[in-house]
Amino acid sequence: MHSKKSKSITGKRKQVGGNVIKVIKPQKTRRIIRRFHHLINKRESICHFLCLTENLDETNEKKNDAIIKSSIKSNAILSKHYEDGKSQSFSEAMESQLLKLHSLIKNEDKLRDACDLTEMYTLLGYIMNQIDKLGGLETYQIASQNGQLKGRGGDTSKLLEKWIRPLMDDNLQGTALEIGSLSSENCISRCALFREVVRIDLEEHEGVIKQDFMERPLPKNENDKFNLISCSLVLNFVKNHKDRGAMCHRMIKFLRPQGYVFIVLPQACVTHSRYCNKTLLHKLLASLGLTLLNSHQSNKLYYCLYQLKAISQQPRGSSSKRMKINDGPGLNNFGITL
Ligand SMILES: C[S@@+](CC[C@H](N)C(=O)[O-])C[C@H]1O[C@@H](n2cnc3c(N)ncnc32)[C@H](O)[C@@H]1O
Repeated sequence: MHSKKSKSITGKRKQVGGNVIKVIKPQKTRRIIRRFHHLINKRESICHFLCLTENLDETNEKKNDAIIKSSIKSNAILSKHYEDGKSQSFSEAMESQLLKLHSLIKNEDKLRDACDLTEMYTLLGYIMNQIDKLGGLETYQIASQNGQLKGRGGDTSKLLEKWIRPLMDDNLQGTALEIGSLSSENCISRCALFREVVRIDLEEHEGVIKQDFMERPLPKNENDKFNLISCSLVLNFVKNHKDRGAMCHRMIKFLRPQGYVFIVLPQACVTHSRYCNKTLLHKLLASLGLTLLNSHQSNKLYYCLYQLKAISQQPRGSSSKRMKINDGPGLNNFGITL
């Protein structure tokens, strides 16, 4: 559901051969990525509050709209509020409501008792319209690609190469899987440390297979496994803490013994989250058998390299529940549970 207005926010469309490619000005890249995350997170909180049972799909906004509509099809008032929200353009009042969402949802019982769900559906409609105007996942991915362009210091696998080179033997037998790959030109693919690099992403890009990692067939034997899995800026993209845990869990199944996992997160996921910090992250991954070898925090990102050692005998109990470790304004809800 691309509206014509999406062009005014995301820049122009350029004709390249037979294809029309959306172009985003580099200075807008960060703003678009932040805005997309903000909207997706708020939508997730509202859907959770409204107990929407069918999971929304970030790759298909039309489908999401249909899911929400069908959940209220027998309620004319809520449907009207949802449509009203969708018809609203950017508004400071709505934005401030979104910022206060956390405290609104905290009063969950009071709100539910009063049956005042109208506000939530108006906000939900507003978010849907804002995501549409932004250009949805396509714009987000182009913005991410821009952020990676050579010369803008955006390719996180540069640090991966530095860390992994001394650890790899010289016979080039290793294979790597890059989840959430946006380009075949990244350092991981060019560094010649691997015999093969399999690149997958939810969307199709040149040199990248369109595949949901969560649906990738499980390895039948050791040959189908990888020496390295790169998961750079992907976990933060996954909708909720359980699905993130499921992704971590699944990565182990694709890893050869002593294999490596490279994880990059926005720094705020480990410094400004109610449910996650570096210690918790490492503890959780340790319970899957991953030992931290290296980490680095830049202004914006947190990079970690792990190695699969013995599966920990520790009970997973503490990693299976989301626990609040920080509170206060300005914190985000990033978390991972197994
Ligand atoms: C911010 S981009 C990260 C791009 C790049 N890896 C980087 O470091 O800049 C996140 C990407 O993760 C991809 N992604 C999220 N969940 C995925 C999944 N289950 N399987 C494959 N790709 C996934 C999305 O399609 C999106 O392109």
